[in-house]
Amino acid sequence: MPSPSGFVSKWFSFNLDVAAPVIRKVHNDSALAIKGREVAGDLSGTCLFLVGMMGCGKSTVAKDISEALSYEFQDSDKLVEKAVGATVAKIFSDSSEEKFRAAESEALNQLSETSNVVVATGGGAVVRDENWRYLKQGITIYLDVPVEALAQRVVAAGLEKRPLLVASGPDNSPGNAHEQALARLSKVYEERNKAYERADLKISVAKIASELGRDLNELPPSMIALKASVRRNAKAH
Ligand SMILES: Nc1ncnc2c1ncn2[C@@H]1O[C@H](COP(=O)(O)OP(=O)(O)O)[C@@H](O)[C@H]1O
Ligand SMILES: O=C(O)C1=C[C@@H](OP(=O)(O)O)[C@@H](O)[C@H](O)C1
Ligand SMILES: [Mg+2]
Repeated sequence: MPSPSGFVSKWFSFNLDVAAPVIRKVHNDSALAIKGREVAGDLSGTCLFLVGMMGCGKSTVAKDISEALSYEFQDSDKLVEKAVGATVAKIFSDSSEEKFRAAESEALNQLSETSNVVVATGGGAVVRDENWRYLKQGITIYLDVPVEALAQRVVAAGLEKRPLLVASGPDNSPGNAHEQALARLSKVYEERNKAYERADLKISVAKIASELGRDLNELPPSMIALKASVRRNAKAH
C-alpha cells in the first residue's frame, strides 16, 4: 500500500499533468483578452484582414482575434457563398474560378468600407491588384505556415472544401493524398509568396512555435492570435 505522502505527491503530479494544458489555456485566453482591450483602443475601429495560404488558420485565428478585440468576425468565403447562393466548391465546379474571384473582390470591397471587423480572407485574395485597394483600407496580417503543415491540415479537413487542391480531369500525379496536396500547395505558394509579403505584418507561426518550444501543430490559435494582435502603427513598416 503506498504511503499517504507518496499518494499525495502522486495525486498532485497526476493533477498537474492533467491541469497544465488547462492552466496554459486560461492564462493564454486572459493574456489575449488583456492585449485585445489594449490593442482595440489603438486601432480605433480599423479593420484587420488576415491573408495567407489555404489552411494557414485565417478563419480560425481571425475569430479569436475578433473576440479579443470585441470586433465582428467575417469570412470573405462565407460572404461569397451568401451572395452567390452556392458553396465555394460549387461555384468553382458549376461556374468558374473567375466567377468566384469577381464575387470575392466584391465582398472585399464591401468589407473595406466597414469598421470594427476582423476578416478572414480566402487564400487567393492577394492575387488581384484590385483587392489590395480594399485590403489596404485596413491592416493586413500574413499568417505564414510551412507548406508541410498546410498539407497535413487540408488533408485532415477534407480537400473537397478547397477546389484548387482537387485535380480537375484525370489525375495522374503520383503519391497519396498528402503528397498530392503538398505538391499543389508548394506550386501555389511559389506563385503567391510575393503577394503575401505585401501585408503590413507577417506572423511566422513556425517561429512562434520554436520560441515557445512547442510543436507547430499544437500551438493554440489563440496564442497565434495573441502574437498577431497589432498596434495601429503596424501600417508604418
Ligand atoms: N493553430 C492551429 N493548429 C493546428 N490546426 C489548426 C490551427 N489553426 C487552424 N487549424 C486547422 O487547420 C484547418 C484550416 O484552418 P482554417 O482556419 O480553415 O484555415 P484557412 O481559413 O486559412 O484556410 C482547420 O481544420 C483548422 O481546424
Ligand atoms: O487559395 C485560394 O485560392 C482559395 C482559398 C480558399 O479559402 P481558404 O484560404 O480559407 O482555404 C477559398 O477562398 C477558395 O477555395 C480559393
Ligand atoms: Mg478560411
